[in-house]
Amino acid sequence: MWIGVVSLFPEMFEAITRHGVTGRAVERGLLELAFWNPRDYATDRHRTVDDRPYGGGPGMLMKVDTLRGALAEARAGAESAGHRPSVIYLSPQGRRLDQAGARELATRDGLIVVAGRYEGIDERVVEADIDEEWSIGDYVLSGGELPAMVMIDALAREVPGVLGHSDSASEDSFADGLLDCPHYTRPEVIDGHRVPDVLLSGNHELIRRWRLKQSLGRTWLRRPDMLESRTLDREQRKLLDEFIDEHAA
Ligand SMILES: Cc1cccc(C(=O)NCC2(NC(=O)c3cccc4nocc34)CCCC2)c1
Repeated sequence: MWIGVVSLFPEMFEAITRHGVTGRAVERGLLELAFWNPRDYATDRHRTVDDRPYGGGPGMLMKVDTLRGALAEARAGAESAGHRPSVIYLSPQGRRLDQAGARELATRDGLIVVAGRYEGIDERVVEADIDEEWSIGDYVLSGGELPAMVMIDALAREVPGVLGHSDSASEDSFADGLLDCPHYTRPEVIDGHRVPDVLLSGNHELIRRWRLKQSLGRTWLRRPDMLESRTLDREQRKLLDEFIDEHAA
């Protein structure tokens, strides 16, 4: 998947381009990231990239001409790479990113991702140049680069071939839409606390059911909202009822 990034701090993205699952995806050409820095489109001696807000008040905005210069080149880059990308602005006002959204974004014919700095960008640029605004959550951050990396990481894992067999079980059918089950690895005993016997049994069907029951139970306990928007099949209903009975006991 081709992703163009418009950011004042492209070097921050080494966190995903040089490490782990996403780093390997880039090496293997399954994920292609290209960067355009608005500072490269500054024409003044000081290479100014911020500008004062009309109406006064504290804080600055991203300077329009340098931002649009980078955005125009990113579009040209997408086109010459043969893509017709959606242009995404990461912003607190955006649609909340979740697994379904990541899956949806991974099907697009390329993305251009704009990371804000200062207090954000001119609303006319949002209206004219941005197709969709997305947010990773309700808290104040210093820039849109970390949100952009969160989004890219999440959707990269949805790109066919990126996740190997050893990478993650989270692609399992029941994992999506539920919280994860508890995980255990060596040693068998930590400070007197043992690994649940079922996981040492070698009985894969019992283990599958135990993990599903734990995922359902933990979701019920910690994020009941996630269960509301989901119908459970007979097995899941039975396992959750068992968990609830045991929890009440
Ligand atoms: C709740 C709230 C209200 C008002 C401002 C801010 C705020 O944090 N403003 C600063 C900026 N925040 C983000 O970009 C940003 C922040 C959080 C999640 C995100 N998901 O995508 C981009 C995101 C916007 C321009 C530069 C950084 C946050």
